[in-house]
This record gives sequence, structure tokens and C-alpha cells, in this order.
Amino acid sequence: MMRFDGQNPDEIALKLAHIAWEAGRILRGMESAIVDKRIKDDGTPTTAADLAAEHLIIQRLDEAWRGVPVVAEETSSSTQTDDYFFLVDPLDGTGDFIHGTGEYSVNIALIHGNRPMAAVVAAPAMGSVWIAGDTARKSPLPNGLETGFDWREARVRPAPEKDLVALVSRRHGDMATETCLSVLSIGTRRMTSSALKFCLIASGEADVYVRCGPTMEWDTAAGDHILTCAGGSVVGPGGAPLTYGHEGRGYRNGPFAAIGDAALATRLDLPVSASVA
Ligand SMILES: Nc1ncnc2c1ncn2[C@@H]1O[C@H](COP(=O)(O)O)[C@@H](OP(=O)(O)O)[C@H]1O
Ligand SMILES: [Mg+2]
Repeated sequence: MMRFDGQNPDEIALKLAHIAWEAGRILRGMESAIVDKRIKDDGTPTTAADLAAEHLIIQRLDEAWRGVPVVAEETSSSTQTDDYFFLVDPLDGTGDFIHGTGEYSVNIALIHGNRPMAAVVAAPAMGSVWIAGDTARKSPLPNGLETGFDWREARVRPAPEKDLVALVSRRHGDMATETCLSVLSIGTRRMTSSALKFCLIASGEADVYVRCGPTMEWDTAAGDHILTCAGGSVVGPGGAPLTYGHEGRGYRNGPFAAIGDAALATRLDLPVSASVA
């Protein structure tokens, strides 16, 4: 099995950015041609664009790191994890892709053990990309790879005393999330789809994202790593970081909070989920 010992996580993340850029080009090209939407067993939609982007990403990952398992949204049931494996969401925010808001992302994370070590989140229609290996960086998405990226460090901001900026899912809200948020002095609620929520906190544009409803590991792993490297954290009930590779529970996450400022963690009280406790 291909190993990553000795490889620089920031260089792995850069390679992931190139792959996400290519997947993004496919998705942009298919934005106006969604003909075959299908609703999956969990009630979320999928399209030919999800499949086309996933196919490309799996191919590119295999060319770069042959033999490393890839757990991807559309084909996760056919893969077994290993010490190293990739978590891939080729199109996170499919609902927004279909509705044309542009708030969708390509998420790829390399997991070692049970935590991410390199990751990319690209938002093709918004023209931005975030990566993290040891450090978190953001760049505009270039028109062509030869133009190059323009990486700047991404850093969280200290939480203001009041008027926090909270990011909430545009399509998947629930009462438990609202209860959790109600103890914080939220000034602005901003509806945002996909893993962009982690990235906006990583860039100091928001403070908190609480999610008690269902999500999958490929929805969170890349954003988790980017936010963590930018100085923030993603924690479950009890304050421990999320862990990845839980094949036995179908790669489902429990409730979590993504925060820029660690001081917010003590004010949050997430419910414990029976299915992932
Ligand atoms: N009932 C459910 N079961 C599992 N995951 C769900 C779900 N409802 C929503 N999600 C997850 O929430 C993601 C969208 O998050 P958001 O609402 O923050 O944009 C979806 O990503 P996909 O669009 O990649 O399927 C999906 O993985
Ligand atoms: Mg997703």
C-alpha cells in the first residue's frame, strides 16, 4: 500500500487543489444541463454531475497515490478504509447546485488513522478554494492551472463579545440545532450551503456553525481540517474532535459545532446522538 510517510502535508494539499480545480471545471460545465436528478435513500439528491466529478477525482487520486482507498459519496459502500484513505464529496450541496445558488463545493480529505492530515474545499461557482496540510490557505480559483493559485494564509478571528455570526444550512435545519444556537448571542444568521461554512469561519468571516441533523464524514472531514489548521476547531458533544473512518455506522457523523474561537466551546451544549455515541 502506498504510504505518505515523509511527504509534506502542504504539498499533498496542493496536489488535492489541482484535482479539485479539475473537478470544479466539470461541475461548472454541467450547471445548466441537469436532466437526471435522482433522490437517494437518505432523501438527498444526486445528479450526473456528482458522478462525473467523482469519477474524475477517483481517477486522479489513483494516478497520484495508487492503491490508497477512496471513500466517496456516490460509491462509499464498495470501499474499505485503511491506515490512510481519502474521503471525497465530489459535489457537496447538490441541492444548491440544482437550484443555481452557486453554493456548492468539492471536498477531498486524506485521513491518517482517524483524523484528516491534508484537505481541499473548492467552491467552483464562487471562485474560491481553501487547502490545509500543516497550514490553512485560501486562493481565488484560477481560470487555468497555468495561471496559478495565489495562496494567502487563512486565519480565524477572535469571537466578538456579542453579535456573533452564525452559519446555518439553507436546506437542513432542525430544532436541536436551534436550541444549541439559542444560548449564544447571535447577531447575524447567514444561510450557507456545503462545506463552505467551515471555510468562512477559517477565513475569519463567521464565528460558529452548529449541526445536530445528519451529515456524512465526507461533508465534514476536509472543512474540519482547514478550520482546525486555521486556528479553530470542530467538536462533538463533550468537546472532543470528530474522528473519521466509521464504516460500521455508515460514515455518519453525530452532532458537532465548528467554531473559530475556542472560548465558544464552553458555552455550547450539544446533544449526544445515540447512533454515534
Ligand atoms: N437525511 C440525511 N442523511 C444524511 N446526510 C444528509 C441528510 N440530509 C442532509 N445531509 C447531508 O447534508 C449535506 C448538505 O449540507 P448543507 O445543508 O449544509 O448544504 C448533504 O451533502 P450533499 O449535498 O453532498 O449530499 C448531505 O450529505
Ligand atoms: Mg455532501
